[in-house]
Amino acid sequence: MVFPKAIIVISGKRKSGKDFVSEILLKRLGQNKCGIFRLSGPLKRQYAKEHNLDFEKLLDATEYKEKYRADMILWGEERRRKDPGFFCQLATSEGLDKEVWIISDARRLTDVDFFKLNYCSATITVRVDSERAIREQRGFVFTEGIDDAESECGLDSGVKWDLVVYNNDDKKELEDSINKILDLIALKLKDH
Ligand SMILES: Nc1ncnc2c1ncn2[C@@H]1O[C@H](COP(=O)(O)OP(=O)(O)OP(=O)(O)O)[C@@H](O)[C@H]1O
Repeated sequence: MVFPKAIIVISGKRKSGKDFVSEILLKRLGQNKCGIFRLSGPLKRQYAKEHNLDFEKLLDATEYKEKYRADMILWGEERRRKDPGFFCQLATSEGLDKEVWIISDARRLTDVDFFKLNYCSATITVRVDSERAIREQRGFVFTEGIDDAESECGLDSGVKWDLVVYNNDDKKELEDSINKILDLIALKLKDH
């Protein structure tokens, strides 16, 4: 078991490029050393487990999913209220052999706090920022109830990011930001 030496906690609006940036970092660092973790990943699996439901059916867009959607959201909120780090813990519980973790979808202050509190010296916070017009070219459509909810706006303010990646049309600017993140990771790896 390896305690993570660097954790990149990534946040950003929909279609800002969080996955895109995460995949570049993974490619540069290599799968032996690095893993991507999605906080949204384990919610459905855990909900299915605790309610004795078919996880595969919950994943596709069938009636099954629709039937449980509202209850699943409430259940998730309730879990988070009791233990704000519940899904962070769950999402990273299988990453204990990687020395660099990329958390590709931090959405709430409690997500950032979880990593800062539990892995203070390893955590690097990154905001991916992209102009709305460019996000729209990538498929973003503002959806009421989603884009104005806490899960999309919870980190718009209140965090002092270690680094902001401007992911617009400028390849050089993106490349420079990626290199800065890699430098910060290298420092963390050296410190340990
Ligand atoms: N710099 C870039 N150059 C080319 N394509 C990009 C760039 N950034 C993002 N994209 C593309 O834009 C789309 C959206 O990016 P991505 O999925 O990484 O966003 P996201 O922030 O993870 O979105 P969501 O919040 O919806 O999961 C993807 O198809 C991705 O390949």
